[in-house]
Formats: sequence, C-alpha cells, structure tokens
Amino acid sequence: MEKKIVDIFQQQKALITFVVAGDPDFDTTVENIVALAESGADLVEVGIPFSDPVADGPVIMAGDLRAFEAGSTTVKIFEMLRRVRQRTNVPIVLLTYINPVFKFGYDAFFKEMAQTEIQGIIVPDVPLEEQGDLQKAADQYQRDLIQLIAPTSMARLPKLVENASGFLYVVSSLGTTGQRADFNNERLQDEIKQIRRVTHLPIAIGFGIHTPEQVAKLAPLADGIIIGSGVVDVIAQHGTSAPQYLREYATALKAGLHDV
Ligand SMILES: O=P(O)(O)OC[C@@H](O)[C@@H](O)c1c[nH]c2ccccc12
Repeated sequence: MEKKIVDIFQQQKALITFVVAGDPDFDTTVENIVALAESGADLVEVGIPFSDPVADGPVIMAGDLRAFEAGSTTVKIFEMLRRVRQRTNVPIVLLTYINPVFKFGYDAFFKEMAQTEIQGIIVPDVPLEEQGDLQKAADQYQRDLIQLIAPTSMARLPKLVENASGFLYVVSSLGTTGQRADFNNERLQDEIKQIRRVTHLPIAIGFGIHTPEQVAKLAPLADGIIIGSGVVDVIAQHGTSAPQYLREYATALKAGLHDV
C-alpha cells in the first residue's frame, strides 16, 4: 500500500534526503535511492534537473548538469521511478521548477505521479498566489503540494499553511541550496514556534545542513531534517560507486538525528 508522507513523522524524527534524477545516470540513481531508503532515509526528494535552477547553489547545479549529460528527461524520470517502486516503497517527493510540469501538462504529470506512487511535489518557483492549477491537480490526484517557508515568508504564514499538506519545509536561511557552517538556531526556534501555533503539520528544516553534528543540533527544533547538497556531493565524488558511500553517510546522519 502507498505510504502517506505525514506518517513518517509519527514515531520519530524523519531523515529526508535529496538526489537529482539521472545523476550521474539512471541506473545509479535507482541504486542511490534504494541505498538511502535502506540506510535510514524516511523520505527521498527527487530533483528534476533544470537549466535555470534559481534556488540552487553550485553543488546541485553540477548534479543537474551531470543528469542532463546522461540524457535526463521527465519521461525517463518517471520510467526510472517505476523501477525504484519495484525496490522500495519509501515516500518520494519530486523537487521541480514549474517549467517541466507545465511542458508535460499538469494533469498528465500528476497522473504519472499517482500511478508511480510519488506522494508529493515541491515547486520552489511558484509563489502561493500562483499555485491554483498546481493545487487543483494535486487535490484531484491526492498528492501533497509541499510549501516552503522562508524567513521572509513569515508574514504570509496563515495563507501558506491553509493549503499545505504532507509537511512544511522551513528554509533555514536566505540564499540558495548548499552546505553552510552556521545556523541561527534562535531565529529558527522562534519561527517554528510561530508556525506550530497555526498548524499541526510536521515541520522539516532544510538548506545548508550536511553533517551529523548539525543534524543533532537542529533536530530538537523540528520533526525532520533535510539534506540535499551533502548527498549530491557524495555522488559527485564517487559516481557510480556512490551507493555504498551513501549508505555510510545516511547511517551517520540518522545517528545524529537520534543523538539528541
Ligand atoms: O542542498 P541543501 O542545502 O542541503 O538544501 C536541501 C535541498 O537541496 C533540497 O531540498 C532542494 C534542492 N533544490 C531545491 C530548491 C529549492 C528548495 C529546496 C531544494
């Protein structure tokens, strides 16, 4: 049976990891997702590579390029996800800019998601006010449209949580994706307190987090921790042998999560 995203947060804090679809090739992406799921990732974000990823830093941009070189397209990504589904039922959300969805067609895209049991989607370049079509398709196919909450979006909090489902993605700091050394824990704690006042949805923090120590420090503030560039960096370093290294990395991150 298809798992539900909210359920991964029920018993314990969730480890969420990110990979780019087709980086460095589709066979390796399948193995990477399976390796992460088997080593403690409770949810995997799968990025659709995009030519102009405005919210992404250099590590994920390089992953996008490797995926394009491997011939990554939306059709091939759904084929790859079907193969993933023969191996694991770990919840998956797609991370995509709107253009690939628009080109594929909203209805066709969400229908594919439902058929492949891809539970949710994050679309960083569509503001709340323009999410009507996305929300409609997500509702129709019972997929979660995950909302990002940046430090600058706190004023729109009530509206943001109104349509949110799955979990809320709290962006740790301004700027693009990529490993960071420091976090403003106090500000984050304060923001999350405000968010908890208006919703019961689980909250996961992402942007910049990449070491088990950082995971241990930030985990008490939230229900889940998201690691993107740290994972993509391991893939950049190890190419097709990445799966075994990702197993070690995810195991260490998960230990950090429970080390609190
Ligand atoms: O890479 P980081 O700093 O660990 O951040 C998570 C992130 O990679 C993933 O959630 C993500 C990848 N691309 C994005 C674009 C926007 C928002 C989030 C994302």
